[in-house]
Amino acid sequence: MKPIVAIVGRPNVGKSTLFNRLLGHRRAMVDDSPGVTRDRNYADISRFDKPFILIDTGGFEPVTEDRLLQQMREQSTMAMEEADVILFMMDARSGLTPADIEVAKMLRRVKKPVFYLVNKVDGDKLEHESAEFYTLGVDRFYTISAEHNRGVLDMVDDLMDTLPDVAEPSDREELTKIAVVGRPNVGKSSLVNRLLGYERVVANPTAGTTRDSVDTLFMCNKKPYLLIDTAGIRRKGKTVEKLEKYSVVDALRSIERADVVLVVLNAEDGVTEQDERIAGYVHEAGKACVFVINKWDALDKDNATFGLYVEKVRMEFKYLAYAPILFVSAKTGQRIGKIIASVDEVMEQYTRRVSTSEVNRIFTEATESHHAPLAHGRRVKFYFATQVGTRPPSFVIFTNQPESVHFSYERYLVNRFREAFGFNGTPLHLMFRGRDKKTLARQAHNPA
Ligand SMILES: Nc1nc2c(ncn2[C@@H]2O[C@H](COP(=O)(O)OP(=O)(O)OP(=O)(O)O)[C@@H](O)[C@H]2O)c(=O)[nH]1
Ligand SMILES: Nc1nc2c(ncn2[C@@H]2O[C@H](COP(=O)(O)OP(=O)(O)OP(=O)(O)O)[C@@H](O)[C@H]2O)c(=O)[nH]1
Repeated sequence: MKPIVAIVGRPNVGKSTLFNRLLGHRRAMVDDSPGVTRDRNYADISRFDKPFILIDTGGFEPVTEDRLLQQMREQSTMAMEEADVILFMMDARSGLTPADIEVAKMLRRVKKPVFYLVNKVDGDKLEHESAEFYTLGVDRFYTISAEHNRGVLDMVDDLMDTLPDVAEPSDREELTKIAVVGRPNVGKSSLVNRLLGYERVVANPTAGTTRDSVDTLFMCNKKPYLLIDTAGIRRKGKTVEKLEKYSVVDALRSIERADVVLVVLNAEDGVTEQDERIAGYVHEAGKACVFVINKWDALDKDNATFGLYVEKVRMEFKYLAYAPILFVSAKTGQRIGKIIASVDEVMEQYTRRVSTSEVNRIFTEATESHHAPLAHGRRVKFYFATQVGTRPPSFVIFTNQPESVHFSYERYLVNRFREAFGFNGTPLHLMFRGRDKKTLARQAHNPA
């Protein structure tokens, strides 16, 4: 998950100016898409050491003092809930106001880091005059000029130290954890032995810490892979003998620990309820998946069989339409070599990141060419989409009605993402989030 940084402050203190300053150019690209109103700007900032999502919570009209306070409370509450770090901005030219003091009091209670910025300190003279802000008695205090880029980079340095580390660069270097699951007798042990027979086993299975967790580390093309929980799988010709029956619970436990799951089916059999249960769990658990149809040698096939079998798998496992299907034989070794290639491919998609501008281009096209159905008699409006994580790729979508996005529309969006980006072998996770209450309250007053 990329961390979220929110800018909070009274109107006119310079929030948009700082937003653009951090963005590195004027206005967020999200503003350029036509037909979409936004009360908050979001941008994906990746020009500093750590990437983060920046939210400008500004944009409310100047109003009465009472209303201002209320809006600022709402704005801050939103930031306190959504953001990982809050930049609270004040204005040296207008001095410390009661609204500032009020918000500072609120923010002091939050357990998240808050940076207190006094803006419009364009020169040394104002620097001295900003002394009154010290009465807030806060730790992270900065005098800056967003417009003249004074003090901003020092503040960013500290922000970088404060932001949590994102695992982004190491995503692909780590070892790929593979689970092999399937009903008894489909040939899991034979497959694993074939697989390991081809590759260099680094660590032989030895009893793990728990009763039945035994993993095997092996190398292939200089890359490490961990074959999870090979205890339930008999190592033929080795000394491992008496092992308990490989149960569905064992399968679920291995799936939980894996990145990529090989769902093994027996080409000779139909698909059973147990196959569906296991495969369904792979999907639910958000793991990458490859179907391995074993014992292909045992089929007496003409040309049609392959296509028919694909059709059957697609029909029985509709929700796993993204998973590649391999036809192999552990007995003859046929196409066993394709397994690791396929694991690599889906792992790459499982850990893949798409830039926010790319996501939004496709997202805007998708939501404009096919509107979501009305919910509670109101249009479901979408504002912005961004990828916030991998394993599996996860997206946050900001909308006016996060609770009311129908699953069929969610499926539609997922399909459009797949058409555009591929994401072969991996599930996608969409999360819908609302805007701040202030906007919702305003919409209630003037329904559009
Ligand atoms: N002198 C000076 N003026 C600044 C500075 N930063 C912003 N301003 C000015 O302050 C005014 C308000 O700036 P904005 O960035 O629009 O303020 P905002 O907080 O986003 O305002 P809202 O959108 O109403 O919430 C503009 O006229 C800016 O040019 C600064 O560092 N020094
Ligand atoms: N014809 C054919 N038989 C196979 C193939 N793979 C495995 N078998 C046979 O299928 C039977 C079951 O294979 P295993 O590898 O023990 O299956 P498993 O899924 O590990 O079974 P459990 O340990 O009971 O869960 C054995 O008799 C194997 O010889 C294959 O590709 N083709």
